[in-house]
Amino acid sequence: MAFELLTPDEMAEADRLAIAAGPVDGIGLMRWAGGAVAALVLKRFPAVRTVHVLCGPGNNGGDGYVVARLLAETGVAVRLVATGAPRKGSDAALAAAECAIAVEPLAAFAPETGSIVVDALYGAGLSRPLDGDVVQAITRTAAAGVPVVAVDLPSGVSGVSGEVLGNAFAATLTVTFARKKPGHLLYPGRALCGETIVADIGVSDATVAATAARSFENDPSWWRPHFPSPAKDAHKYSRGHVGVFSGGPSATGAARLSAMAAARAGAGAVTVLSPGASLVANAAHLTSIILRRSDTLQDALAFFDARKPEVLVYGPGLGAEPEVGRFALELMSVAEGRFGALVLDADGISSLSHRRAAFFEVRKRGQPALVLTPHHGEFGRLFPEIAANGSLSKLERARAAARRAQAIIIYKGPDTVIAAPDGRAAINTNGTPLLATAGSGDVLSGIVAALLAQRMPAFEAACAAVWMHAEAARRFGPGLIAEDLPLALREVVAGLSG
Ligand SMILES: NC(=O)C1=CN([C@@H]2O[C@H](COP(=O)(O)OP(=O)(O)OC[C@H]3O[C@@H](n4cnc5c(N)ncnc54)[C@H](OP(=O)(O)O)[C@@H]3O)[C@@H](O)[C@H]2O)[C@@H](O)CC1
Ligand SMILES: [K+]
Repeated sequence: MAFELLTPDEMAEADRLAIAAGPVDGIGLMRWAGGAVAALVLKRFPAVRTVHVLCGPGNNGGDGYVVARLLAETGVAVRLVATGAPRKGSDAALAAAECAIAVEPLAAFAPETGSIVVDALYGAGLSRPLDGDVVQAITRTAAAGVPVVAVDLPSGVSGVSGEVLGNAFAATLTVTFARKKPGHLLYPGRALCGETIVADIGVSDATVAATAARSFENDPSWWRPHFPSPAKDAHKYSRGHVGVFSGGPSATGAARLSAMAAARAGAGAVTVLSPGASLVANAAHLTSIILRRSDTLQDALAFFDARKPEVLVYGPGLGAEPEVGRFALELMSVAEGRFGALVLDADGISSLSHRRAAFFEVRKRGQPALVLTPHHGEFGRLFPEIAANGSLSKLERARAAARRAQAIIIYKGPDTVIAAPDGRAAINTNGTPLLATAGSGDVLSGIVAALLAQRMPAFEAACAAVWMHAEAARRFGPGLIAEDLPLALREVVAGLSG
């Protein structure tokens, strides 16, 4: 699949393997990379008068020398600006030697209206914050308002984390090679890349696979084969039964949103487990969803034994009181032989922050399958050490939390990351600000639960749910509130099942 994400180190490994396999050597890859960028500049900016090509000291600069040479050969006016000569004997030095254009110093660089800038200063090798003339070049480029085409990454954006080191170009177009890097998809990097195009430079799929990359861009193409479609002889319980715990009388809506979403996402039966005090409120709003009283663990156990739900959703609307955390732990302790998976959301996560030691102890068993859906604040409460580790990207933080809790983590945000304890992780890219609306997280929990109940493998189910949730929001469009999402899912499910 072409949806692997390669860290700069994994990309360097892929380059090494590709060169070792031959026939292309290092300068060959560089010529191929520079050629792809030059072709895209000509295609996207056919009427451009002047192209400023900014070259750094490493191989990113080497790509820049190739771009400059090729554009000049087609008759484009090229101004070549460099931060210094590439290291003697390097591929970049070879590329520079092939480029006969006079080099201008970066300190004097100021692009004029009508020109464009090709940023080949720093890419995968960015190792510290940008400063001095480079920052001035970024400021002048922004002030001129001219388009920037970034080679591999906008200089200043970390390919590992998407973070800005010091300062960064804001590109119109970023051309990267072989595969995207996490920094193209994690914010703020994602916003600074503009459109990101992946150019083929002859690194084969087998070579990428040999790097053992464990990160992916979330995309239906790789989880769709696992997407459930009901068997011809299906009955409601064979299509999966989801139980959703409701909050008290003034907080019942969250559970119903989750329940409706689970039903729309294909669960054959959905039960809302309601405290006695909330029964009337829930009964007034539920039709196809089953309603059952549950005030105590004994009530819940009686339900499990009688109705055999596959998956439970615990958290939406429950409040972050200590007893909520205690009940979550009890649910995990009694799961064996009763239900297969638990989705913990919202208050179900926050309430565990006071019982972290007990939670991690219970999770050592790895049962039941657990999906946690924290946003940034909830993540920080349950995994404070991981959240505080500034050296980790969001992708790595989610991965570390998944290992720690032996759970699938859906670390929500504009760049939601889904991570599994086995090291796989995906970054979602179809998110929309429309989802920043009350109750939208409850809907996501319901979708995850429905897919798990239909026996979709947990990591794929979580990735699918995140994608479907965003897709439903996009299809509905402006004016969306959480109540609209379950119905909007219908079309999304139909598209995936067809
Ligand atoms: N054959 C291949 O491998 C292929 C690679 N390809 C291309 O190579 C790129 C990666 O090349 P790369 O590894 O040379 O790193 P690159 O981004 O040029 O920077 C390293 C230099 O920058 C310096 N430096 C870093 N940060 C700095 C700062 N803040 N301020 C100042 N200086 C700083 C750093 O100095 P150092 O840290 O060593 O002191 C070093 O000198 C990749 O993005 C792609 O475009 C393609 O051609 C396909 C084939
Ligand atoms: K760059």
